[in-house]
Amino acid sequence: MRAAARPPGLGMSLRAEALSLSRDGRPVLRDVSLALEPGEMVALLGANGSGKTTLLRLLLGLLKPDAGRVLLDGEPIASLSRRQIATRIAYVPQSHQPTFPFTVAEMVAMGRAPATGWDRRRTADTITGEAIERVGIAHLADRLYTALSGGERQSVLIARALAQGARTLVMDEPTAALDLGQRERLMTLLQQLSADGFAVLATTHDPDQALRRFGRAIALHEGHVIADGPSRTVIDRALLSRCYDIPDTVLDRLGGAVP
Ligand SMILES: Nc1ncnc2c1ncn2[C@@H]1O[C@H](COP(=O)(O)OP(=O)(O)OP(=O)(O)O)[C@@H](O)[C@H]1O
Repeated sequence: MRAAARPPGLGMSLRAEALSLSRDGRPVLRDVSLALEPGEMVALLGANGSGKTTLLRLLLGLLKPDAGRVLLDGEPIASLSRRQIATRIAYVPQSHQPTFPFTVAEMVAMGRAPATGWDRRRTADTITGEAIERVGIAHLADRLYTALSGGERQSVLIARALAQGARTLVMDEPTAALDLGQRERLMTLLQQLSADGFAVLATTHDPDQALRRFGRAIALHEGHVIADGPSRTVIDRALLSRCYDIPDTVLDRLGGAVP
């Protein structure tokens, strides 16, 4: 899905060119190329161990490839500082438990650190407030992050990413720990952000969700991209069978939206 009209310069494009990486002498990713444009919402599918998290870490500049490169708006990510990267791409991990009991407003304000340095008073600044409003968590602002549910925490992490100023969100299994209602609300929020020109790349183990909610899907199999295109075109039984090594007879019994 692409934004119809976007002010110039707001979106960031992220491009991976022929990435390969071995770990402990074993190839984990092989010749992986992809491009993520503003306004796109992309699901990254693949079996356990197929290399999804490793790919996200390469895209964020947290790991260095053995071969290939990552470009952020045309600039090699290897030439950018962590602070420069953080104002363009935000990583939204699966909901996590922080060590210290910060309030929700403080957690979101931490997103301002790459731009302004860490300062608790940022809880009152406009950008932090806008991020909290955008994600619809104003009612949680004074609550302790540690006392929230998994879904509420996920929303706080997204607000923190928005406060960071990042227009590209990279998410690792964002709905894995969420109940059906929270999952659907999170997906609606991501679709709204993508319609506003944000780029979203999220791993998921749910092909039905990828089909219903993501405009595009990329499938990894043993560290290699085996499909990349509109979800409705690329997600089918043949892909699932190959990705997850499921025989046709078992797929028949699973049902779901996949054709
Ligand atoms: N720090 C590491 N050192 C060595 N090998 C690693 C390391 N991290 C991951 N691997 C290996 O790289 C491969 C890909 O792992 P990765 O975590 O990227 O898979 P994934 O697709 O995200 O899996 P999952 O769906 O289970 O989260 C696996 O074989 C894993 O054992």
